Amino acid sequence: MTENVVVLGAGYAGAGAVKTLQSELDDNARLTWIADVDYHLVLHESHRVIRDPDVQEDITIPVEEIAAPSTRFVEDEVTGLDTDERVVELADGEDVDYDYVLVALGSQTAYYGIPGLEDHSLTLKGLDDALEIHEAVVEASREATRGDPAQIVIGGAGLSGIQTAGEIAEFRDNHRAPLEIHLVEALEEIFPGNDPEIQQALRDLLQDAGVQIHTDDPITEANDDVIHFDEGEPLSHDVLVWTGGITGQDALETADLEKEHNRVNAGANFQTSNERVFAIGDSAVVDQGDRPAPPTAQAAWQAADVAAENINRAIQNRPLKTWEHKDKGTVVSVGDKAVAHGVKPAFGLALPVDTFGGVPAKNLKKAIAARWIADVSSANRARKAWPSL
Ligand SMILES: Cc1cc2nc3c(=O)[nH]c(=O)nc-3n(C[C@H](O)[C@H](O)[C@H](O)COP(=O)(O)OP(=O)(O)OC[C@H]3O[C@@H](n4cnc5c(N)ncnc54)[C@H](O)[C@@H]3O)c2cc1C
Repeated sequence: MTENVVVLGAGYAGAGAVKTLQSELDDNARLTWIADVDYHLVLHESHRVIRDPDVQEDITIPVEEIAAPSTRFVEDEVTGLDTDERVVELADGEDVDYDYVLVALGSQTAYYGIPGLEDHSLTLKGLDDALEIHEAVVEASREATRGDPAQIVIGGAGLSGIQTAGEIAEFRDNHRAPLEIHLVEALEEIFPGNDPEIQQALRDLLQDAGVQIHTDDPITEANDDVIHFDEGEPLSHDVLVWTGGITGQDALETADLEKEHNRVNAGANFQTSNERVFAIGDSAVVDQGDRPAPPTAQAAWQAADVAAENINRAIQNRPLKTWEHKDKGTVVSVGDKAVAHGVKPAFGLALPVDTFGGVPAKNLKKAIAARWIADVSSANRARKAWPSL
């Protein structure tokens, strides 16, 4: 009997799993890959496009470079998952049957019910978003003057917000654009939940780049030209970018699975409350004991291999593997600079310093992205992309 294996999403989780499934599955299985775009986006470098749209060439990898000839690729939007009938529902095409499905649809932006925020802000969850922010920043710079600079406000100082602020600062310097950049965070520190050393190092880099940081005051309302805070003075904006949170995809709303805010609960073997549905990456809350795996590219990339192997094991009625997320450290860019923290190179070797910046951090950031591009596509493509990373 032929088993239909379907992978949803072409991010780190989906593309990584497709690569592994193509080598793991035997002739009795048929692989279908569904995504709403026909490329893999190196999302964790998408902020570079805000400074320079040409970078998009280097961080989008056509699915043909990833999918084997035997893999059927369907470009369509997933609108639902019917676990009783075992079908994936699509916006345009015919429903796709599955025996096993891997949910790897990533996340969408959370607005936490803050009045006006969704209507008056741009966000960064894909290539089109990055291009839209670029256009908005260019337009705002055109209309501004040195005496009356355009106000660019970024809400949320996590990975996306910090790196977005850094790129806009770099754009301002390269084009001598009259821009004032503000990074706004509800919690006490930027890069919340991370080590104080990297928080401070990032704060220093952002301040050196002329980004004004506002912390410890949540946004309570957004209008088309101003945001209001719980305590502080309102802040006017010409461009508002919101990167302050993620939630699960609407497409999973009606799926009969255990979920938290549309992110699917999965065990450490990636199986969900339905044994034929596996979930990884940002669209899953993967059990790792005390707290779930973080919603990062690093975690999605690590998980993809094991999830693919477990689907193959499920088909063969073999016991599933348990995955343990390994934190290999963090590298965050602020324009052309970067800070690394807690980096654990191969073979368990410890570095003499926990937090470092300069050329080593900058090159490490490039090397991580290049390594992923080489893994998912080819060393040639990674080499070509290197200057953009
Ligand atoms: C600007 C930015 C910087 C970041 N920096 C870092 C970093 O430095 N380090 C790090 O580890 N992480 C970083 N992250 C987080 C990281 O990018 C995510 O955690 C990672 O992309 C999650 O991978 P994923 O495969 O689960 O989801 P995604 O990469 O988001 O992929 C989801 C896929 O599903 C597709 N899709 C979505 N909805 C549908 C639908 N309804 N139908 C069909 N297809 C659909 C999408 O097109 C996409 O192909 C950053 C994120 C951003 C936005």
